[in-house]
Amino acid sequence: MLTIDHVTKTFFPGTVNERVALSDVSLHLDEGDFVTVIGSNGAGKSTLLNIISGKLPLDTGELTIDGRSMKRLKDFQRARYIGRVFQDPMAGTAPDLTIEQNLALALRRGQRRGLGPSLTKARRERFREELTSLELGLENRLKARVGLLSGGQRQALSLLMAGFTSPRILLLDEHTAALDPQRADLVTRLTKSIVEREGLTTLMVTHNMEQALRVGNRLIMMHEGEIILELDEQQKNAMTVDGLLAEFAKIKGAVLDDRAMLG
Ligand SMILES: Nc1ncnc2c1ncn2[C@@H]1O[C@H](COP(=O)(O)OP(=O)(O)OP(=O)(O)O)[C@@H](O)[C@H]1O
Repeated sequence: MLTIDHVTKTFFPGTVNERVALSDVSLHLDEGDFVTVIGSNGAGKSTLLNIISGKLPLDTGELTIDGRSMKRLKDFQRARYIGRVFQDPMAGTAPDLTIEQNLALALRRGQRRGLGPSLTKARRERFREELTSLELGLENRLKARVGLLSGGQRQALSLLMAGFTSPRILLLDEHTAALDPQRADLVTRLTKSIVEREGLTTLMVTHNMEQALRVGNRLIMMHEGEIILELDEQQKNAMTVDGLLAEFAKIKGAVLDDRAMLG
């Protein structure tokens, strides 16, 4: 359903600042695949997500979703294909709107035309049910301003909202990195359950190798603009953090500084 075919992206080509962010990257995701993406700093992970979302144009190669080329579609034109949750908990929700207003907006984004749902009784009931599944007590705070919520609560809400729009692809960009370990754990669990419930095809960038092994059915490791390791479900299930570090050392002939990857 998502195919990335020989994609390259270079920043400031031909200058002293030239950075090859993606060097001949190819990747295919089937419907329902959940791929975790790890790699050292500057490996090209965010660039990969930015190319898929249309935030950045690619230089060469092809990118298709459901067989349709995305190359000429701008990010706003791709919006109905893509859901994205960023590292910054403030990025995915509108702080001055209430929880229910944010959720109503997300529902509307998922629709093709028209003004979409107003806050009917049935709608509020659905919001309450969905919020209950987060186990954060937000179902009793529909009229609270989102700006009052904690970072973890806002990320949980962002995830729920991304799921509402039924995107063809969900992009998670280190979405638990800014949270304390307990909240990160909670949001990781929610990610798993929302992705499973909605059957979302997902790419998740993380610096946390343990998390990368715990969720998803496939894993890729990037380094200096290339995918240097791909694990299928079976290989991933059998892999450990030490095993990943050893693989990196084997492939690159170098010992990886754990912290570079663990963030
Ligand atoms: N907008 C930009 N302008 C110039 N160079 C960029 C830009 N975005 C990324 N780069 C460069 O491209 C390379 C890949 O960066 P990218 O942010 O994709 O890596 P990353 O794997 O997400 O890293 P990190 O884990 O540190 O976030 C780096 O060398 C980076 O400096």
